Amino acid sequence: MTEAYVALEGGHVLEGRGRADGTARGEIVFTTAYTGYEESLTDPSYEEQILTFSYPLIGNYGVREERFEDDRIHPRAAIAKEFTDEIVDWFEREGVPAVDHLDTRDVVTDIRDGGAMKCGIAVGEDVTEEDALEQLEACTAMSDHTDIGAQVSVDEPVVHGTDNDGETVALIDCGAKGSIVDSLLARDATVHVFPYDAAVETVEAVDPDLLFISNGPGDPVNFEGAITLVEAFVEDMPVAGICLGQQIVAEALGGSTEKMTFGHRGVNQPVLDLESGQVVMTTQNHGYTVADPGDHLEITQINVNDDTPEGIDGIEYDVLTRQYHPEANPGPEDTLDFFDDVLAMASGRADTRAVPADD
Ligand SMILES: NC(=O)CC[C@H](N)C(=O)O
Repeated sequence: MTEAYVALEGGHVLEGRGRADGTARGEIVFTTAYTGYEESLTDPSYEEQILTFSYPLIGNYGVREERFEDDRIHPRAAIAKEFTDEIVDWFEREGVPAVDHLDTRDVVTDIRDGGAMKCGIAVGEDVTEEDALEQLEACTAMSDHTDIGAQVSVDEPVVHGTDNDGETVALIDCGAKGSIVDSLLARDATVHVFPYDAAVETVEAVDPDLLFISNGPGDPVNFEGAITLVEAFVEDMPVAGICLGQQIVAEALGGSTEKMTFGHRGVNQPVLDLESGQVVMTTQNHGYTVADPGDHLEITQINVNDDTPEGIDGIEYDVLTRQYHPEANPGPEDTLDFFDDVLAMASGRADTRAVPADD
């Protein structure tokens, strides 16, 4: 066990117990999820962030690769009240600093009051408060990571499910969770995964039935390539998106996005479907939101806690997006039918277009 310091924007420095050594900087966020730590830690959307778990015991049911969303840990560092030795071994193997034995209620309260903020961490035998403050000083704001897509996307196109008989999906990988690909493959789709900045002609070449924009880290305006793809294809092809994907679709179609104070990260975020009146429980991880959907999109689902947009449909285009994670890893599984809906939209079996509320 070693020294550990966590320096927050504004100068508040917390002391904890060092579990995995190293220094790190990034925007500090918290998740209220009480399960799914392997899925969260391997979710590419956490790239360049420091993840605080508000649930006090993390690692308590082991670490199993089949639950991973990607092949590495994405947050720059992790904080909890208590990490088990098994999860600490994983942090050490991957060189990800980890701190426990601090009061995570303090950290969460700071983030809730001050918003997701810059953070510096130093963990090691001889580290000092100054080392953490130096990291804080060098920290880049999330929106200034302008080429973050390059850190999380495939370098070259990859195809999955070539023996499948269903729809052909062009998945634009802005940092896609593995379970999004799995959810499409399980429904017989062939999935062409493209780099986040793929050219229009490259995507066109596979003659897709659906353009699908994935989740991913950071500010949606930094994904210019994906915005261009939506603009290029939306008149001729159905478009779907998850999380960052919803934000990119809004940016492309005349809407706008904004940064939230501390975002939504957890596994029990309630979402209301405005047409059916039904509430579902959802997994979420986002710090930006659609501020204005523009004239071509209709908000069809909202977050019960703060009324922010959770589901958006096209009005004159075939568009279906979700701000939450319908692939539901680790769960709850209330929203898996999103994948059936987008594939039905892709095959022309379903009319998903929204009727504007004031018609
Ligand atoms: N999970 C995601 O796709 C996150 C989307 C975006 N980076 C946000 O923080 O809002």
